[in-house]
Amino acid sequence: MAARTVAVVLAGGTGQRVGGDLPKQLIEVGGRTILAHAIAAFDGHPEIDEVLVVMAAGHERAAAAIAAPFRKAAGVIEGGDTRTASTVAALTALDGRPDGTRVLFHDAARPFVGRDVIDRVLDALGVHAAVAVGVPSPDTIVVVEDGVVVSMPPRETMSRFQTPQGFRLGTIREAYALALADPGLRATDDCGIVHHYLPDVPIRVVEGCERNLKVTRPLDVVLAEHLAATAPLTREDS
Ligand SMILES: Nc1ccn([C@@H]2O[C@H](COP(=O)(O)OP(=O)(O)OP(=O)(O)O)[C@@H](O)[C@H]2O)c(=O)n1
Ligand SMILES: C[C@](O)(CO)[C@H](O)COP(=O)(O)O
Repeated sequence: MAARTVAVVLAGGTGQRVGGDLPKQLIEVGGRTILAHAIAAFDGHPEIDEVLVVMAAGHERAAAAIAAPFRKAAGVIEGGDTRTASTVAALTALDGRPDGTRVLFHDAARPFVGRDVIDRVLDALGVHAAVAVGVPSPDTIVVVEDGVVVSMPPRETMSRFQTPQGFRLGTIREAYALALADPGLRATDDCGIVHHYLPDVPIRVVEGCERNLKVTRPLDVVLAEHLAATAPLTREDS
C-alpha cells in the first residue's frame, strides 16, 4: 500500500513582527485568511491525504472554522511556544503512524506555495528521507559577528530556505527524539534539526519560488495583498 502523505500547516505563532491584535495567519489577503490560503494549497494537491493544522493557543476555534470547509482537513491541535515545539505537537499527534508516512511541514505564514513546489518536494521524497525548498540569494550573504564581517561564503553556494520541508516520518521522529534530549537545542526549522542531529542523512534541496514568501513584517502583508490579486509572472513564479 502506498505511504500516506500528511501536510502539517504550522500556525502556532503569534506574529509579533507583523503586530496587531490577531496572529498574522488570521489576516485576510485577497478575501481569505493567510491560513486558508496555506491549507488550500495542500488540500487541492492530489497526492496529499490529510492536512493537520497546528494553531496558536487560544485561536484553535478560529482555525477549526477556517479548516472546516476543506475536504482533507484532519484536525486542529494547539501549538507550542516555539516553532520547534509546534512541530513536536504535530509529531505527537502522528504517533502510531508508519515510519514510511510522508510528512510535509509548512509555514502557515507562506500562503502562496505553488503546486510545482509541492510536486518537487514529493518527487524528491521518493528518493530522499529529508527534503528542503530553497531559492538562490540575489544578495551577497555575509557572516557578521560584533558588527564586523568574518566571512563571505560564495554566493552561488547560498540558498534561502522556504517551506514545505518534507520527511519520511521515521527520520523526522528520530531527529526530534535526539533533539529533545539535548538541553542546548536551537533550530529555526525542521531541516535544521535533521542536519544537526542526523548529520549522515542528506537533505535534498529542491527549487522554491519567490511567490512563496513568508509574511513576516508589515510590508509582507502589503506584498501578499498584491500577490493574491496577481497571477504568477513567469513559470519560476508559479
Ligand atoms: N510557536 C510557534 C511559532 C511559529 N510557528 C509557525 O511557524 C511559521 C514561521 O514562523 P514566524 O514567521 O516566525 O511566525 P511567528 O512566530 O508568528 O512570527 P513572530 O516571530 O514575528 O512572532 C509561522 O507559520 C508560525 O505560525 C508555530 O507554528 N509555532
Ligand atoms: C522555516 C523557515 O521558513 C525557513 O526559512 C524559517 O526558518 C522560519 O523562521 P521563523 O523565524 O520561524 O519565521
